[in-house]
Amino acid sequence: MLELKRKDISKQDLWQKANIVLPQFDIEKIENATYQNPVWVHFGAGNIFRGYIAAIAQDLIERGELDRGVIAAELFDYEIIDRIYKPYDNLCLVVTSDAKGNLEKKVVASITEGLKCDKSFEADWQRLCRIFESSSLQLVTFTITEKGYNLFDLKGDYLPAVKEDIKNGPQSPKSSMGKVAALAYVRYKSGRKPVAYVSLDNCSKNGEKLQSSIVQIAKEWAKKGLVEEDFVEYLNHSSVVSFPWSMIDKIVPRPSERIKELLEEDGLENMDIICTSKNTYIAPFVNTEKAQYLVIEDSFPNGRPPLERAGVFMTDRKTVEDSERMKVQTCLNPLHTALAIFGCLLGYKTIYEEVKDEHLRRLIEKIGYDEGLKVVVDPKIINPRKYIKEVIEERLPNPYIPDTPQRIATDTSQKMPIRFGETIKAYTENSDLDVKSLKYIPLVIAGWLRYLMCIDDDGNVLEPSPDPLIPELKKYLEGIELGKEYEDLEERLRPILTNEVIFRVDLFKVGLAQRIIEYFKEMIQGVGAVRKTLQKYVS
Ligand SMILES: NC(=O)C1=CN([C@@H]2O[C@H](COP(=O)(O)OP(=O)(O)OC[C@H]3O[C@@H](n4cnc5c(N)ncnc54)[C@H](O)[C@@H]3O)[C@@H](O)[C@H]2O)C=CC1
Ligand SMILES: O=P(O)(O)OC[C@H]1O[C@](O)(CO)[C@@H](O)[C@@H]1O
Repeated sequence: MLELKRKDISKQDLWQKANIVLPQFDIEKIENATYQNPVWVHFGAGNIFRGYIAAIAQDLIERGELDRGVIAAELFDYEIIDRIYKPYDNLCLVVTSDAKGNLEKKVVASITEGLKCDKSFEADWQRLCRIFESSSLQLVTFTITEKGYNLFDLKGDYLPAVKEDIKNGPQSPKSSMGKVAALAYVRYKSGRKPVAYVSLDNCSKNGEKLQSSIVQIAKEWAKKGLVEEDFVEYLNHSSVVSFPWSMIDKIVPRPSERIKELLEEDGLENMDIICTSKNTYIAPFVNTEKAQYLVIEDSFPNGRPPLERAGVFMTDRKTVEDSERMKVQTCLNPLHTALAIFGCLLGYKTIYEEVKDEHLRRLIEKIGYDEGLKVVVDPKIINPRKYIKEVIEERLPNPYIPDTPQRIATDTSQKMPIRFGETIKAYTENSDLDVKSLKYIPLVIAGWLRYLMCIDDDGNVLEPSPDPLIPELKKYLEGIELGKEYEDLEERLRPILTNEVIFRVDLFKVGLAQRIIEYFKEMIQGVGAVRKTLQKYVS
């Protein structure tokens, strides 16, 4: 039997028998060097960090391009460190699968420390302060989810922990952004040292978001005389402190029971998946896909590891933005959302099963290749057509990526403008294109209206995924029943289809509303009408 622990790493023959690749470097040497002269801190010790970012560091170390590892710091869910880092000596087993089910298994040992970032863990906090004082520190990366950067609640008031932090100053921060600002202040006080804070979270303009949160807290502290005005200057001085933008793309779902069983069959012990009290699903292993894209704005005032040698695109801000738009507006996320809506209506429970459905597959091909590619923003560093092909043929059908239409259907009302609205708008703005030639994007919008009826294609109740606009939108569809004719559909649907916040454009004004309403009429003919409509238009 094998344990994912340093003591077992020497049992090379057993790992080899299990087809698991071991780190090709002296772990202790890297650990000591990192302790003395840290280069890289990462906030957010969750799955994508272990499965992607730490694997990049390991790749660089193995290529001889980096001689130090990454220090993981957890701002929010300390159980991750206690239950997944410490017991496994900070090691992680990364299982990468392709669509054919081939698995690559690798022990990642580039994480040299796992620290709990909170003053209540005094030793860890002091260690982080020393790290932030180090001249060698070059980059601080983040995968803390979009909400990790928030300072405000929905009413626009400071969140309670942020309010406390603003009152108390950098001495005892409690909020995530308060802690990061306090550590930035430690670095400032140690001699205005340069560094790059790099958000790797999945949101547009992520660098701007991180910068504005840290600077906002710094400004509040400066107003109260709790820090020097010059600290705010320092944070805004891009040749000293930078906040590069990034685009990150790799599907890293929650750990899968199926992978756990396979690892146990290989002789691995203690591979249990846990759900922490803060709801992080995590395990000693991470399961992920092969495809990966990381595009980072190349702005690193204190230097950086040669990330490009590990396949990261280091580029300018415009290219980062264009890559993000290519992915989110045209080539991945619209296809994902189309599968989410029809998957929920047709009773699917996984995305990969949906891609085997001939009609759904044709639908996403039409949306991607026929309608999307005509207006795609070409980032030049990634070929959009090849990217769509990989999404449709390799990534979405991967049975080891147990993603669900219900998860992707979350917040569809918020995703509509970016994922479909931008394309519709681009058609209206291009004199060579006729917006009325769009057929498949309107079909998805009609499908979404049908989804908002909260009845699936078998006529059963459909529980919609969480979405802030569902309560309001549902009301417009109330009273519509399957199998009945309605004269006033146009008037009922008008408030939704004219809403430019949802679609970026008024769908009546651009001339697409009639087609959407016609599709919708066909989809409410009775049980099975969604399938019939889909079949009719994609065949
Ligand atoms: N998993 C994926 O497929 C991808 C994830 N990402 C980005 O990475 C983020 C994290 O994903 P995973 O690591 O897979 O999720 P995860 O659930 O494994 O880990 C989430 C991490 O965020 C931290 N976190 C949560 N709320 C926080 C808060 N309020 N303040 C500070 N930290 C907080 C957690 O403690 C944990 O370290 C995503 O939200 C997304 O922005 C980007 C591309 C793909
Ligand atoms: O529709 P969502 O919730 O943004 O999820 C998108 C999925 O695609 C990705 O953007 C792929 O990179 C992942 O973040 C996630 O698995």
